[in-house]
Amino acid sequence: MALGLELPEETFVKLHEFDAVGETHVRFLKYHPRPDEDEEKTRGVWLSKGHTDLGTVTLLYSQAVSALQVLGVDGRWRWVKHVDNALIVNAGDGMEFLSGGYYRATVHRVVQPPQDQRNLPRLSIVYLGLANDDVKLAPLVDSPVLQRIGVKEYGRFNSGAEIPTMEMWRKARTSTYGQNELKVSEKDKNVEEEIINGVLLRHYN
Ligand SMILES: O=C(O)CCC(=O)C(=O)O
Ligand SMILES: [Fe+2]
Repeated sequence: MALGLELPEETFVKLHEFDAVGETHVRFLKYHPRPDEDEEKTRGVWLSKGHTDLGTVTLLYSQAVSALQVLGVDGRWRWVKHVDNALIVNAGDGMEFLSGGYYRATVHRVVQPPQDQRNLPRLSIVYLGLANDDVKLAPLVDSPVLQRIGVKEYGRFNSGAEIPTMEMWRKARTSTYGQNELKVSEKDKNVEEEIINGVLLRHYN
């Protein structure tokens, strides 16, 4: 990803040090088949509405039971196809900020599997990579690629606003989870919005 920005290969490695304070973690999730009435209540959504992960890079072990979907730029949800022993790599908010939006955070959700897999439990192992807590999530404007496309130092944040560190961003997102009042987007009624640290965050239905 660093090379894609024409930056030294180790650029992101240095922002994710083994000994630094940070909250990179692994999540194990086991989803059990649910009765139809529960599926109706949640309209088939298993884990969160469409969301972005708050860190930089997420690695998911490809699962034979389909449930993960990714939102395309065309507004369509697509199943992530299973490939044996493959890893799915998703960019998160941190990566979107550090790259000034060049790498967009993947909007994804977990839904009830297709008909022929509905009776199966699903196991999910997810590595959620976050930058070191003290990394400021300003775009890496040394990147010739970002310079060519004219990314500004404040990137997605309002100019003059305090740019959050990885620690500030993860705390802001986790502490507001389910607390903030969400407003239906004026542009798309399937999207609800909230503002965190001056950044518009979207929740996709
Ligand atoms: O279970 C999955 O495939 C994805 C889980 C996920 O999106 C998350 O833990 O943030
Ligand atoms: Fe996720």
